[in-house]
Amino acid sequence: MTDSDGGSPLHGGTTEPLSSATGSGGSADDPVLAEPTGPERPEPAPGVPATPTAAAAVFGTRLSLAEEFVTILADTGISHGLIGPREAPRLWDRHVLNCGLVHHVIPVGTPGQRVIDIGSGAGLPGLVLAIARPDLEVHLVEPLARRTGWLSGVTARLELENVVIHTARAESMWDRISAPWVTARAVSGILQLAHWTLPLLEPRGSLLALKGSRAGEELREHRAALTRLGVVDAGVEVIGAGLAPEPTIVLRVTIGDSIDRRRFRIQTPSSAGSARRRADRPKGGRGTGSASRTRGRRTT
Ligand SMILES: C[S@@+](CC[C@H](N)C(=O)[O-])C[C@H]1O[C@@H](n2cnc3c(N)ncnc32)[C@H](O)[C@@H]1O
Repeated sequence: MTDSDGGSPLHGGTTEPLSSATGSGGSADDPVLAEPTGPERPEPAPGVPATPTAAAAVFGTRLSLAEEFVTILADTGISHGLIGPREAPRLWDRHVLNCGLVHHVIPVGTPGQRVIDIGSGAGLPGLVLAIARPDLEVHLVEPLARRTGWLSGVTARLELENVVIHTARAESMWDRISAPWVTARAVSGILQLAHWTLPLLEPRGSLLALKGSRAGEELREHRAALTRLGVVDAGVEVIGAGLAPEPTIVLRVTIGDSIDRRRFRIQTPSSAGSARRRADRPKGGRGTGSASRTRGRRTT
C-alpha cells in the first residue's frame, strides 16, 4: 500500500515529516478526476456557498453529488446541529473539499476496497469519500443515533450504494469489521485515536487522521508510544496545496503485519458521554452496536 500503487498528482506522496505538494488538477486517466461536462451549472441555493473551481478537480464526474451534499449540510446539517451555523460560508473550503482531498491517498484500482470512518458526525470525511469514490466501500462508525439517523437519510437521498452505517463506538467494532484504511477527523488526539482504531486495521493498513497545522508536533510527541502499539511507519502528508484554499493535512500511521491485541483494551466511556448517548438514543433502540446499509444493503 504505497504511493506508487496509484497515488494522485495532488498528493505529496511522502511520509517525511510535514512535506507539501502542489497540484494543478487531476489526471485525465483517472475516471473520478475527469472534468465533468454538460450544461452550465445552476446557481447554488441561498445560504449555500458557490462551488469553488478546485471542486471539479477533486470530485470529477461526482461533482453534482458533492454539490447536493453541500446543499444538505447547509440545510439540515445546520438545522439538526451537526455543523455550526457559522460554518455555512466555508462548507466547501474547510469541510467538503478538505475531506474530499483525502481520497487521493487511497489508490484506485481495487474495487470494493474498504474504508472505516470513525466519528463521522456530519459525514466528514466518510460520506465525502463515498461520494468522491464509488469504488470504495465506506463504513461510517458514529455512536450518536441522532447523527447516524441523519447520515442514513442523506445516504438514501444521494442514492449512495457504497455506504454502511454503524451506530457504535470504534472500539466496539474491533471484532466485527476491518479494513486497509481507517479515517478520522476531529475525533481525538492521535494516541487515543490509535488505541481506538488500530485493531480495526488489516495487516499493513493505515490510519489517516485529518489534522491541523500541529500534526508534526503531535506526531513527534507520540511517535514512541505509537511504535509500542505496533506502528511501523508514520508521517505527515499535505494534499492539495496550490489547489485548495485549505490544503488537507493527514497524519498517516501504518501498522505492521500484526499488532499485539493485549496492548488495546476497551475503556468505559465517561459518564457524561454515556448520558449524552442515552439522550440521543431513540426510544426502544440500542445506543450502540447497530449498523444499517441504505438502499437494500446490510443492516445489523
Ligand atoms: C467533533 S465530532 C467530528 C465529526 C466529524 N468527523 C467532523 O469532522 O466534523 C467527533 C465525533 O466523534 C464521535 N466519537 C467520539 N468518540 C468516538 C469513538 N470512540 N468511536 C467513534 N466515534 C466517536 C462523536 O460522537 C462525534 O460525532
